[in-house]
Amino acid sequence: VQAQMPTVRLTGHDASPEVRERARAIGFCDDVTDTAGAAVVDADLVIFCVPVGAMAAAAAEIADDLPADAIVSDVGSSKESVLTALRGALPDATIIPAHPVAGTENSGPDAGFATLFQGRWCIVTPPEGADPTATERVAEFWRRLGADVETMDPRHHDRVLAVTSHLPHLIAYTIVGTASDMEEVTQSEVIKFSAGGFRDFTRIAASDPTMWRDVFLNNKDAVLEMLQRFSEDLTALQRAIRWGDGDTLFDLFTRTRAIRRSIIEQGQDDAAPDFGRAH
Ligand SMILES: NC(=O)C1=CN([C@@H]2O[C@H](COP(=O)(O)OP(=O)(O)OC[C@H]3O[C@@H](n4cnc5c(N)ncnc54)[C@H](O)[C@@H]3O)[C@@H](O)[C@H]2O)C=CC1
Ligand SMILES: O=C(O)C(=O)Cc1ccc(O)cc1
Repeated sequence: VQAQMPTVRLTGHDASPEVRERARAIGFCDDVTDTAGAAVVDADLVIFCVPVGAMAAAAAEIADDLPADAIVSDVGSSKESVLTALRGALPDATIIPAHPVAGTENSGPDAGFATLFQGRWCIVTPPEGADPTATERVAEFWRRLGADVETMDPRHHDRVLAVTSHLPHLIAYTIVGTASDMEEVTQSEVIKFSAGGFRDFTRIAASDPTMWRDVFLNNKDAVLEMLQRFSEDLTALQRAIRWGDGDTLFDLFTRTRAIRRSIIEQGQDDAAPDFGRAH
């Protein structure tokens, strides 16, 4: 924010004293306050950047200090439950949730960098009947950070992200867990020979446990639906392998290779696989 919007005064608060101390040390914000309430006094825009399961508690903490004309937003990875949580804690506030689809497996104040949102999507999910001016102000905030903004209904957002981001993380957590639980393959063999596909999965599976626990608990219905479809497709592949049906395998792998190539053509690729990218 400081790099792209130098006139904006940025005040931060975090529940953890260690995080506040680190944020102060690296100049993460102009000010870091010791209480949540002090951070929102005189604010035009309040953005909650906590795990989605902590949104309700974080919002309740600022309820008494939130200026009446402030816009409330967030960056949570799921949107329907976050909207409900924010509305419950701040019933009179103007709430415009958003999700910058950009990040890494790292967290904490040191994981941020000025170009993080450049050329990435930010999905703004205004509730039905939301004030269009407030929606536009949130959209403009993200555009100034370099993001491309798309507006989406919160429910649709949760279905799209369930398949493009949440399910891939679940698969990564599973495969890394499966490999580490095997009796006949040692831990050191897994590490030593992880040059194959496994290594890419370990990056995703190193993502923050609290954040991802909350995503799965809060986007339960969409994730379970996508997981059901995924297991059916996996069963079809299992069958193709068992029956030596090479055509099925070859056809799928040809189709998926074309998807990867079209992602690269849209200029949104880097060396590391990134399941969270929207385009
Ligand atoms: N990491 C990523 O790549 C992305 C994360 N998100 C979303 O952004 C949100 C934040 O994620 P990160 O910044 O990666 O996590 P983070 O772990 O770096 O920061 C979350 C912070 O919230 C604090 N916190 C927890 N409960 C709190 C409370 N009640 N009041 C005040 N502070 C509280 C924690 O102490 C922690 O420092 C999550 O909702 C996540 O789903 C969205 C896009 C990308
Ligand atoms: O590290 C990765 O590959 C990601 O997928 C980052 C990410 C995590 C969560 C989001 O809601 C959006 C992006």
